[in-house]
Amino acid sequence: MSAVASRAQLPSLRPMPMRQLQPGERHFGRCIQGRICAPATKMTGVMVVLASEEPGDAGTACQLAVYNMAPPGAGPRQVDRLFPEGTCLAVKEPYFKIFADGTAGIRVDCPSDIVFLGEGSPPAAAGGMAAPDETTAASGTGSMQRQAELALEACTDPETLRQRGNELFRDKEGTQALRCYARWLLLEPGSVPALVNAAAAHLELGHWEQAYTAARDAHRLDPSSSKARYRLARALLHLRCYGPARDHLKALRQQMPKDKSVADLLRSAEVLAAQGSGRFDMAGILTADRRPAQMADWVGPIEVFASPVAGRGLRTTRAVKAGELLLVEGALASAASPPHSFELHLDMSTRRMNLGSQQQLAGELLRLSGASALDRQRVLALSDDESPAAGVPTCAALTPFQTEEELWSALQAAQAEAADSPGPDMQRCLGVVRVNAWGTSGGGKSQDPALSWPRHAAGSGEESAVWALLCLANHSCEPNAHAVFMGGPCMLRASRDLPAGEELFVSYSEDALFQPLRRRRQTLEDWDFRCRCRRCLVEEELPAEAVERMEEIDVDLDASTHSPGRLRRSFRALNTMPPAVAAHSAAGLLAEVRASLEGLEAALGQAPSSTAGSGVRGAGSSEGAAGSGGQPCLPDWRRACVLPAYLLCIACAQMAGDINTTLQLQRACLRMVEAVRPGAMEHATLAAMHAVDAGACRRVSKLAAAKRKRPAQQEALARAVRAAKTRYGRELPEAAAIKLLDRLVENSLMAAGQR
Ligand SMILES: C[S@@+](CC[C@H](N)C(=O)[O-])C[C@H]1O[C@@H](n2cnc3c(N)ncnc32)[C@H](O)[C@@H]1O
Repeated sequence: MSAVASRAQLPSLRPMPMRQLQPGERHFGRCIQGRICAPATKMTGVMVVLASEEPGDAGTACQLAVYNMAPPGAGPRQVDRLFPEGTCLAVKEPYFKIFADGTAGIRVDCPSDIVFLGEGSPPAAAGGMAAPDETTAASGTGSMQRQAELALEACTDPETLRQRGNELFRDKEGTQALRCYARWLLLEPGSVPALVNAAAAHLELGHWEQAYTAARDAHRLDPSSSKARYRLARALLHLRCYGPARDHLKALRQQMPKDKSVADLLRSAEVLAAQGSGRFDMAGILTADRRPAQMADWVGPIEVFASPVAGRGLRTTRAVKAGELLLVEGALASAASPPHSFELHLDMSTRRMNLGSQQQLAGELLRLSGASALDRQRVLALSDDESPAAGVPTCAALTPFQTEEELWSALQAAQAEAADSPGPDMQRCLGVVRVNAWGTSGGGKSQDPALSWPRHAAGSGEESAVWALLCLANHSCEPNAHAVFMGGPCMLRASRDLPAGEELFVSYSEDALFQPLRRRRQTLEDWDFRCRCRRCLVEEELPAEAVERMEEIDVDLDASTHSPGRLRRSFRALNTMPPAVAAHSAAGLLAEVRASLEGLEAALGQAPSSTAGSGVRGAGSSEGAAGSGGQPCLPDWRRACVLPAYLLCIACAQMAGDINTTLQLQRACLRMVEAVRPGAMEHATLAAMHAVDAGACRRVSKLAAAKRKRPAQQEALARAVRAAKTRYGRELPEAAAIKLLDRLVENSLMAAGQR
């Protein structure tokens, strides 16, 4: 793998001819040298073509895919400056591989593996902390350019430096502009204009901490400088210090009442400051047609603790209600992979990330750790698969800052720590991604069928991300909390009423929850751990016959769309028959699936169902509750693995035109999903569909608007609204919950139609 930086010094490595490169091998003890012979292009990494300079290897060229060197969003000019045509370079211990598109080349993950040869200084590695006087990154290597740089370095006229810096800044050459401002500051320490300009360049480059430091210094030196204050406020917003940013902008607004950019920024700062204290207009956010431009992070009644299940976990600090908001957090890093995803598919909701996006995300974490001391702390607080847990961080370390003093002291501490200890390397970042990353959406779909926002990231592949706090939540196959992804930001809500001190569990795989134990374990293998949740431990003890029956049903159905099992194949065949024949056959298939389910119940030694002959249990069963026969009811979550069979029953009953059975089975399904996964998409969808069917209308809103409601309809509507509030927010007004349910049903039906 090339993910580990070569430790060798270039002179100790023996140059090798390109034609001797072996696919799939890292060539230890060797190096490749060549000259860049074509303009570099930005793909996921930067693609560079290197022509060999070795005698005896002339005419040979090789492509290099270089990751973690160009900042995300780098344009062609920046890429060109990093790898100017004609530059000679060496790659230490090259890793030669076959890329996804079938071509071969050298993959470089660690920028330090590239050594620029000859005149000009090499670009700095992505890991360097970019302080104003250190910003030599991305310098050009062409000799004219180098001469111009040398001239600037020798320049002793602040005015020349100011003008040149401003020109470069206007040309979007932030890094170069910073060199001028840094030199200017050397000549005139404490110059407010130089600090203010440096802050602007840092903001352009996304160096929030450096921008904050420069703007803060400028503001302290000259509190009347509106530019200093404006840039300070912008940096504070990025550093999640919302209240103080708003206060600076308010003061600025008084100073400059007609300035539109101040007014606009103040408006968003006010929203963020309110959100930062837990006041989210969730109804407005979720039912809007557009994703919010930015959302504040907010940490609710939760804390990090040493979990008895695994490493660190999250728990409640007070009793909370189902649907209560616990956390809103923006992704620490996210990546969108190209659509031609290949290799490992595993994910929180449907599948996880492919190898390409794992590497991209790890690269982003590495870059962040280099650019920001605070982010570096957040990356280091996450576990990787080598070292299980890096201590128990306090929520405070990961929480937005309420005051500037808090931010300043956290920043000082983080910078001191960064100076004293090595940051994460690519290997560690890959480990962090493997343990913590979640897919947020896939295949160009919106992240949640009830949210009609377009996807947020560029490209049409899947998206995955890492969160600092959310990723400390452990998994359970009987979760009590759920995450709703809103593009980058994500909200965590309680799925049930919970007492103070209860560990919060989310489910890393929604599919797994409705699978029998063995298959569930296989699904979770993608996450590389053996689940020790209560449900898995209890299911390990089930009678062998029951386990066998569950697995039989699972095999008969086989949830995978690629290889439907016998029962599902029979169902599909119904669609090719004339309607009357299909209805008749559907009734037969329904009887067959029910018989399987009844066999399972019998195997589990439970009382027969209260709903005659359907194999469906009486309402509201929970562990220890009495069933209709006076015997204890089987907990719904223990039967949840047969949910796919119930769904097939529902489809058959619908096709057979048996409305009563359809509703009866839907109710049973809903109970099962409520037991296993309140707050899951299925929960809200089923509740909504049940409501729609009970009202015999196409929309939940129609049922709600109907004047005369029968008790069954009212109950169905109430259930649906409760489910929507559990998933999307107990604080939502009914009208907003119903709007979300309508979208959910519509989009779910559309998705089902496309399958
Ligand atoms: C996203 S992290 C969760 C936070 C983790 N406990 C920590 O201390 O960093 C996922 C890792 O936690 C552990 N884990 C989470 N849920 C678990 C469970 N139900 N049983 C066993 N291990 C679990 C596994 O090691 C998994 O790879």
